Amino acid sequence: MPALVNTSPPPALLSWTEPPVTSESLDWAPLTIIDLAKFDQPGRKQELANELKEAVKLWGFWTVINSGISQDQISRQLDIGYTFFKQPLAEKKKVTCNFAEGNYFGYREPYRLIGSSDVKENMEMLNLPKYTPHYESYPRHDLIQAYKDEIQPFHRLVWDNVIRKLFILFAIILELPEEYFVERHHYDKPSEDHLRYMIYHPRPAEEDAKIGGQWSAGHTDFGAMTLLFSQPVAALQIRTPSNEWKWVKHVPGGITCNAADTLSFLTKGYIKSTVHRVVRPPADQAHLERLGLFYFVRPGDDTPMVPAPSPVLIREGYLSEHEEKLGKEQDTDAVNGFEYVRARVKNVHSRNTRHVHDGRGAKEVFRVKNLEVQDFYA
Ligand SMILES: O=C(O)CCC(=O)C(=O)O
Ligand SMILES: [Fe+2]
Repeated sequence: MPALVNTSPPPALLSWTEPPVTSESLDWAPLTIIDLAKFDQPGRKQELANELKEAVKLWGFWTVINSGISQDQISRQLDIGYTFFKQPLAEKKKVTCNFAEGNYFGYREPYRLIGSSDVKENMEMLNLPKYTPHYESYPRHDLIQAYKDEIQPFHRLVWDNVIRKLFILFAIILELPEEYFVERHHYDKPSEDHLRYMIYHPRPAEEDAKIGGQWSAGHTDFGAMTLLFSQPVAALQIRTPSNEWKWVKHVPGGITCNAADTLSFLTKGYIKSTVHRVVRPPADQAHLERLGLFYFVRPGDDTPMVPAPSPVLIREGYLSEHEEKLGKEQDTDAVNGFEYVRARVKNVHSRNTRHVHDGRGAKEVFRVKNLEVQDFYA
């Protein structure tokens, strides 16, 4: 008799329908478009690096187009995410983030109150670790297991098609060996990288009014870089170099990217980790669910948080020759990527409430060993 094998098909997916864009004319951020189709054309990497340079120094945000990831592939991921969030809470809670350990992998349930209000968070998320041997034994939800054959290649594709290329462009900008950042964030090495499905649930206007319409207070991201597959519901705002809030505009098929804290550490602030927030969408979209697909890039677990020995950083006064020498040597006191990210996630997420300031007045700093960062969550 043949052995019994589980041949039941994976549960059917719900289908996510993309809502229309807003008809309001909002104050949009003028983000540089980085056309990755140019990356593999002879001689054009330098041109792209030049285009990206001002964006990373001033804005910390830019938009990638022509990533080579198809709309069908993205839609399937959105369907998987949407189906996940529509499951019963008990199912979603089978694998949860362990904030006591600063571990962001798993499901995050919205249960915290915003500031001193009685309004609860309105977003849920699921963070999926990489599909590499290091994370093989990491628990995954049944739905995620059932769609492994699609999620696994997608997870890797985002890294290969977009993240790797951006890291090469950063190295060119900083006149470092092309693989400098790739080696320190490689997909095949352990890191807290995750693919994220995230959904925001609309709130009645009276509730949003109690918290100043802020769905997520101004903050910088903890890791190296964040990729947000552009979606039509306007809500993300970035703080501009002149301290104003501007909206991020939907670019169909595009990916909104932002540099985050650890890339800023490695470049002594040359690459900017920009404050951003999420607010109640404009009137014609405020009733909509907002589904998001992200890739959060973290530094390699073993990557020391020391500045890159970049001639540009020295020339432009970000780094002294003394610091450059220190960075090159084995700095045994340097915190590594894993220690930093875990400590930061633990610090922020073991708080019971979310605060509502707008990110302009962060006075607190968070420290781990030799590093400190402005704490916008305090
Ligand atoms: O939902 C968004 O557009 C941005 C979310 C965000 O900033 C984050 O989760 O760090
Ligand atoms: Fe963020």
